[in-house]
Amino acid sequence: MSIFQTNKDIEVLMMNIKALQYQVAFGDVEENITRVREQFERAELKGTDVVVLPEMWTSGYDLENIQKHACQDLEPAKSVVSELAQKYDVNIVAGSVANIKDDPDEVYNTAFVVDRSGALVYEYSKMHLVPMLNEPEYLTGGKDKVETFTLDGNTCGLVICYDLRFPELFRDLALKGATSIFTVAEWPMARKAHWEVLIKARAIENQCYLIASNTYGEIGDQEFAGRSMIIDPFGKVVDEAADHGDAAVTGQLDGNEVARIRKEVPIFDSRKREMYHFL
Ligand SMILES: O=C(O)CCC(=O)C(=O)O
Repeated sequence: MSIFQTNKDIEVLMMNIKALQYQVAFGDVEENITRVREQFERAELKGTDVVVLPEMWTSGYDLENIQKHACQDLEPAKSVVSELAQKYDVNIVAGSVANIKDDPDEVYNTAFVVDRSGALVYEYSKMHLVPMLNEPEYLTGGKDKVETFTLDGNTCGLVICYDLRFPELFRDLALKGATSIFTVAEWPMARKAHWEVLIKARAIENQCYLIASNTYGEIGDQEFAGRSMIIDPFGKVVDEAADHGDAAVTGQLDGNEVARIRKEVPIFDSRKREMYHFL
């Protein structure tokens, strides 16, 4: 018997999303907090259920000074996001921040989610550190497995940037019932083509919505790719931003659509778990 939930178990719920694309300031936490507040003011959030922020939005990849920039147990980022959630009555997938938990020598790249009441509902520290950005030299990899969380009754997942290259993680979330997976990123322009293909592939192979928020432009010594997007469970682009420029990528996530696609192309029923070496 399939361990995957049957179509009738998928919640038939809708959520209106805005994934924010803007430029993160390099190594300037105060300026980045100001920018987030400005983005919320500009975004016209009436009717929006979930706002999504990019990766490392408090500091960017200023890794040489990352200990100085790091949040402590997510603060001050969590208080700012919590206040915004209550002010605008939205859930916030709050991108990720450099974060110290217990040991000051261990800085994590931690993503988090708050609900409309401002309460923390989930946090995840990036497990796959990016060699191409020297993350393993400066950051500590997250030690916890990914889990699903619920927003307005919808089962969701959350991963960070380089995680996009690890389909196992997405399958894990889909098998745990996620019908929407948020991907928060600072993905470089040098590999933009991979970003576009991988987001679509992860949506198609798991028949779920992929909501991806990226930054853009030159930040430190990297250029980032923009192209934030929302992809539906059939792989269709719901909305996408350009390579450059601020944007609020907007879309409605529809549980009916997930159920319809999973019925039309029933890959979860066709899986042969006993035939795979590693799952
Ligand atoms: O995998 C890549 O090419 C980019 C990953 C990345 O930039 C990140 O995880 O921050």
